[in-house]
Amino acid sequence: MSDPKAAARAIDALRRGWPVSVGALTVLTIETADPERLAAFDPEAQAAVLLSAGRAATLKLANQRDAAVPDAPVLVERAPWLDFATATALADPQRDLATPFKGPFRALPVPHRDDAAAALLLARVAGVLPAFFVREGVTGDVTIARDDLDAHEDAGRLAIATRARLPVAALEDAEIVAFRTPEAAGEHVALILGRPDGTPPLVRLHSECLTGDVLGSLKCDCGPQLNEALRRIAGGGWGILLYLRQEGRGIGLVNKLRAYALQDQGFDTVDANTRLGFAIDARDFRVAARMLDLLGQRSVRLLTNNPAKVAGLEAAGIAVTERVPLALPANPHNAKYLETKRDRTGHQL
Ligand SMILES: Nc1nc2c(ncn2[C@@H]2O[C@H](COP(=O)(O)OP(=O)(O)OP(=O)(O)O)[C@@H](O)[C@H]2O)c(=O)[nH]1
Ligand SMILES: [Zn+2]
Repeated sequence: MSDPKAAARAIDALRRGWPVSVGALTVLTIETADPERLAAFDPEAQAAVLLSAGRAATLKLANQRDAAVPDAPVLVERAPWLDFATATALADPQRDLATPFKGPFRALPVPHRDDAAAALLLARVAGVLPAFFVREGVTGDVTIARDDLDAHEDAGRLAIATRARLPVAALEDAEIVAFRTPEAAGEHVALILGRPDGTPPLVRLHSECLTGDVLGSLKCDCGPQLNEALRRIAGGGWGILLYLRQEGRGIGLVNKLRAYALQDQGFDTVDANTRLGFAIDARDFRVAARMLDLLGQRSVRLLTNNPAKVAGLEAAGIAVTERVPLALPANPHNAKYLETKRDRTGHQL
């Protein structure tokens, strides 16, 4: 039985820089800690540094990783010179070009690999950099098990919180439906445009993008896609826009902005995520499937260029009867991003 309070407490603790026990490992988040907390956490200065596989590859630790499990987390030995400032440089790729690595770093066998992987997952959910000091045999301020994290992320717990009429610019006859789980902070929203007419609705899964949706960022195509999706759904008679709280393809706003800073250094959207230590796309479209299910729609026409969205819905039991492309003209700031989506993440444009 999972502890419903554990994930919320652990996320809070990570963001505050408090030690958290994840299964048999106790971790101190490098991003939110400081030298004093590190000294209190690890008075003997022996705690190793836990990093993601992507980050380890950037640090040239790739050849020391377990070839059989290339995505497994990596533990870096605590050399005497590996102080808090050096650990911060290990955690944050934005400094890679400015601070040459000291090294050499040595990878250690990762004890409790599943717990290490759960710690990295927890970092993503908390929106912090996935890099930690790690100890065994001590207890953190908060304790979490993998089950608690899975329960926190379980789309099956989503329920309709409320609904109301919401006339919008695209169509006056619209209704908004809000969804939430008891634990997770993000509230997903569905905008139902028009009235069901017995045909599968035209559906758009829109992942939150504060910069594109609200500020008019030219770096991506989110804002124009959002407007065009509403226009197309309204024009077609009826359909649903799901506004999913999956900012930055699931890594959160702060980490997405870090990815943007890496893009300013020349890395593309895929490599930026990897260098930060995240999956290229951390979204889970089961959330969308659950929302459609709760709205009584098990068969949809999907507005997207992204085959992963189609596959994600179908795997979760929603039939996609048609994929409807949603491509918008490029601008000088997002042309490379759109090319990368086509060439590296399989978008069909
Ligand atoms: N991590 C990261 N996220 C980004 C970047 N640019 C945009 N995003 C996020 O990507 C998501 C937008 O993706 P979508 O437009 O929903 O989906 P898509 O995968 O491009 O597929 P389509 O349905 O074809 O548009 C939003 O959550 C944005 O915040 C980036 O460079 N890095
Ligand atoms: Zn965007």
